[in-house]
Amino acid sequence: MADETIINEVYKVLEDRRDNPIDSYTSNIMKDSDKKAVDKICEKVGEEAAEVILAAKNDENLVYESVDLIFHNLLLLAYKGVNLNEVFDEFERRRK
Ligand SMILES: N=c1c2ncn([C@@H]3O[C@H](COP(=O)(O)OP(=O)(O)OP(=O)(O)O)[C@@H](O)[C@H]3O)c2ncn1[C@@H]1O[C@H](COP(=O)(O)O)[C@@H](O)[C@H]1O
Repeated sequence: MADETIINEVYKVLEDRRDNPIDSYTSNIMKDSDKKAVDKICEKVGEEAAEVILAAKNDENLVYESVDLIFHNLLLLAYKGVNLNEVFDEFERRRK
């Protein structure tokens, strides 16, 4: 069974796709093309958020759709150069 270390692993791949682009979904979305990368990624975050809402309301595929949303949010953070530890630190800071 996977644990939370998969998030770190995937994030490292996203940083690598950003820094050493190949012909892949994540590298391509992180490149400006006819549309700016930030617009493409933000659009996906919005779409995936809407899909999570529908999944919750319809009791269907909530985990699957949530992973799509989390993944695209991670992609946005990687694209913007955020160190993933900042996210973990922020969770830690809020811990009561
Ligand atoms: N976790 C993911 C991941 N989750 C979703 N996706 C892709 O995100 C894209 C958009 O998702 P959508 O839900 O919109 O899918 P869609 O096919 O457009 O439409 P629907 O059928 O869902 O309606 C799809 O092409 C998915 O394959 C992902 N693509 C990559 N990863 C990870 O990112 C790494 C790098 O990916 P590559 O750049 O492809 O090598 C991989 O090794 C994986 O670990």
